[in-house]
Amino acid sequence: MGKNDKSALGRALIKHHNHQIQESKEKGQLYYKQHKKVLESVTDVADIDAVIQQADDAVRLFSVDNPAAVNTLIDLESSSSTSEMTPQERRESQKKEEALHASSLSVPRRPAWNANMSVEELDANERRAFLVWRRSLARLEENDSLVLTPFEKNLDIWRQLWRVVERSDLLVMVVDARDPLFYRCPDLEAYAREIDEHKRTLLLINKADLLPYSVRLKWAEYFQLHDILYIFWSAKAATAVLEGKKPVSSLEETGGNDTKIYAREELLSRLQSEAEDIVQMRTNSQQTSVNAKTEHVTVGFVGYPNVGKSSTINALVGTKRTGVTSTPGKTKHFQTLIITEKLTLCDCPGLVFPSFTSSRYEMIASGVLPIHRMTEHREAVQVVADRVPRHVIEDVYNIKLPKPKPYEPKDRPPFASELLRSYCASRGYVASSGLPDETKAARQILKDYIDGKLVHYEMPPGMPGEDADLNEPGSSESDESDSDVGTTEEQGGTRPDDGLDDVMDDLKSFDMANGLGSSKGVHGARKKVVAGASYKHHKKPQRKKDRAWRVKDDGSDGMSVVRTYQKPANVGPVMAS
Ligand SMILES: Nc1nc2c(ncn2[C@@H]2O[C@H](COP(=O)(O)OP(=O)(O)OP(=O)(O)O)[C@@H](O)[C@H]2O)c(=O)[nH]1
Repeated sequence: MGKNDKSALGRALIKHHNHQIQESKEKGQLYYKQHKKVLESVTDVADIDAVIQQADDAVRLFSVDNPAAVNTLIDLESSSSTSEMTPQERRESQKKEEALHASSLSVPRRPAWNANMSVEELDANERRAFLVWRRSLARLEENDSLVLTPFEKNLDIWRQLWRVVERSDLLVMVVDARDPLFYRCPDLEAYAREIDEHKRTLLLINKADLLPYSVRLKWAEYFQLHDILYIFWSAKAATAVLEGKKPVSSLEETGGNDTKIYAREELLSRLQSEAEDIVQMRTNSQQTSVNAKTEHVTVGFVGYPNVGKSSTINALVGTKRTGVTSTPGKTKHFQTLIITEKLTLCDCPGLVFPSFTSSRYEMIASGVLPIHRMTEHREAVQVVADRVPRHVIEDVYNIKLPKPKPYEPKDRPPFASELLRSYCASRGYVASSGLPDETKAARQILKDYIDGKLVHYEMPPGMPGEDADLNEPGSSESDESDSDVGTTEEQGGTRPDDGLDDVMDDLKSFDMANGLGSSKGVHGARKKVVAGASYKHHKKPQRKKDRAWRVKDDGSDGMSVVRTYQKPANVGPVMAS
């Protein structure tokens, strides 16, 4: 063998070797991509991530001869229409649009499948259907008048839900008793019925220990009126009974069948009998064996993050099987738990359903989005300040909040800035900059709100808070301020004359601070505050979706604060339960 032959063989061997390494690397990466992906909830998608994901999916899913690809891409260009509507007009238009598009607010459906399909085919079908669903919601997001919640965008999490819905006879939607309708997803109930007309959904009103009896009674009336299957439940109380910290009788005293908080055994047997009824109805309709005895039933648990699914499962199983913390989103995969040979429970990871009703800050305050994702803490704390009466905050924290100015409604909720600063002052929270550590304070206040230390609850739609008249003195004037964020201007007309000097002083300093000069008249300046016209001067542009919820206020400290004067409708008063 000549020298040249030797080197040619060497080169060929090296080439072959390199090729093999390259091939195994690619295979490894593919494997890593397909199998080692950590299942993570995605509610916020930075535009660049969405673009990459779209490109990735589009390349994988659509061949050249499938023009559907073009139509399925999500248009990230949101509409930049900046209409100059007043807050009231915005809210009205938002309400109309919400009613108009309510039917578009769906959960993604799993495309039809059968056992003969290959894994790749199944995967491609599901991805394609998911993209179409995302596209329909992206269109809604482009609508300037709508505020869409940051919903779950990870297909793999929805796949977990699909499986739980498919395998369950009875679907239990766990909701937080403090605001059950916020956590309810009617379209999921509809989806369950589409899969099987006999499937039913039961609303498990967890954390019922945070509701007084009278409020449970009102909710019971509401659920019965609307033909909603429900049960009041407290995973916390059930766990305390299991651990011997509370007697079972503590639950028995909680009212009649419609309003009582179920004990563990009662809940298990009710779930089993409801599921057995469903199986029986299905069997009857198939007319296979009319009197066949139901052998085994499965009950699936679904719901938003942090509503207490894991706590419920742990209480029902009797031992700690799933992790419980106040950080939302730690249950990652559904779990199947065999309770008896006749009853199996299935726990789905918590997921955020698409909805119109809430802002990002409400979702943080409601425990659905993790507190650590919070960037604008004042906005989230304002939700707490709007919902928990001033005197309750003062009592719980043993602080004194600044009183409203003479020209402000006497019962206006505290500003987030006031609450944060008073809290920081009382606890000595100081940041390294030497300013009050508002971030630390905000986290603690939100945690207390989520954990129920700052007690609050909503009343059923159309029902007033049970002791609305027991609010702080002067509340009668407040009803006007409840109607809309734009009412600040009207309230100006009823302000006491003796507060005029304060008004003038405040407006002067506001004008000076905003470079408006002293030549502007009072009304000119007030209009700007109400309409938020001077907003752009000193606040970075807000996401279009959030604007409808807020008006600008000069805050007690002369700083720019975006907040609403509006006390949300149906907020119940606070009573220790
Ligand atoms: N007061 C009260 N708190 C509860 C009750 N059930 C759960 N919690 C609290 O609510 C928080 C969330 O409970 P989890 O059981 O982890 O909620 P989850 O729905 O499984 O949450 P994900 O894993 O995010 O889906 C924890 O801090 C619980 O202690 C209850 O009945 N009453």
